[in-house]
Amino acid sequence: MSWTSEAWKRIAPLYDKVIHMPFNQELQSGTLPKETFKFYMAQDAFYLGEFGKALSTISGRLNDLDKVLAFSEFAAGAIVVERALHESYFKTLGLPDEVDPSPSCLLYTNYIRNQASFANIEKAVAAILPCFWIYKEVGDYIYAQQGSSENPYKNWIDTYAGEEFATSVAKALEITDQLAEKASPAAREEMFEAFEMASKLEWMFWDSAYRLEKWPV
Ligand SMILES: Cc1ncc(CO)c(N)n1
Repeated sequence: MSWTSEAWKRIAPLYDKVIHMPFNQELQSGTLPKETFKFYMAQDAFYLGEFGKALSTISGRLNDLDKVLAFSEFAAGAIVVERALHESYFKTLGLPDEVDPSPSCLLYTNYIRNQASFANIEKAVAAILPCFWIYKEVGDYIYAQQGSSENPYKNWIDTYAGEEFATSVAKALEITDQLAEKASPAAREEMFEAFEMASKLEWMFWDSAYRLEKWPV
């Protein structure tokens, strides 16, 4: 079995929880409060900037030039989406230019930047994979389930259920499997651990947005 197939099996129960989170259920029905989406958007803009830096770091650590290029393009893609959010949602929702990351957002972004910089390269790649893969699955799921009425979060849904994002995800999966094939059994196990950790952090990111998470002090 490919590394990615095994990895998905390991997070299948968690993915099921993600799909049923109130945030995603209400995003799908269009009933998610504007205030909650606004909080999420601001945190996600911070997230995307950090995610872009992590992808750039990984790009520079890879050997194979096709993979270097792919990760550079992923990095550029994350920053382009961040800029687009600023130009559209930030203005219409009235968000400040600088965002203070919430505890869960900072935990997640620090985790991926740390893995990108210091973990073995195959583990670093496994750590950023849930960012691609879970979003694609959630995007496709919501897209397939949505009703015919106009959903205010249509843009978001279309981004992650779209063709362009699907191409990036397929590429990221292919690269991960290529690296896993060359890795030792112990290194593959570490990859699973990073993949599972980042998947949990994805759950926490949505949960923290739904709760409008604040710093306790
Ligand atoms: C938290 C989070 N994870 C993944 C994505 C998609 O890359 C995103 N926009 N935000």
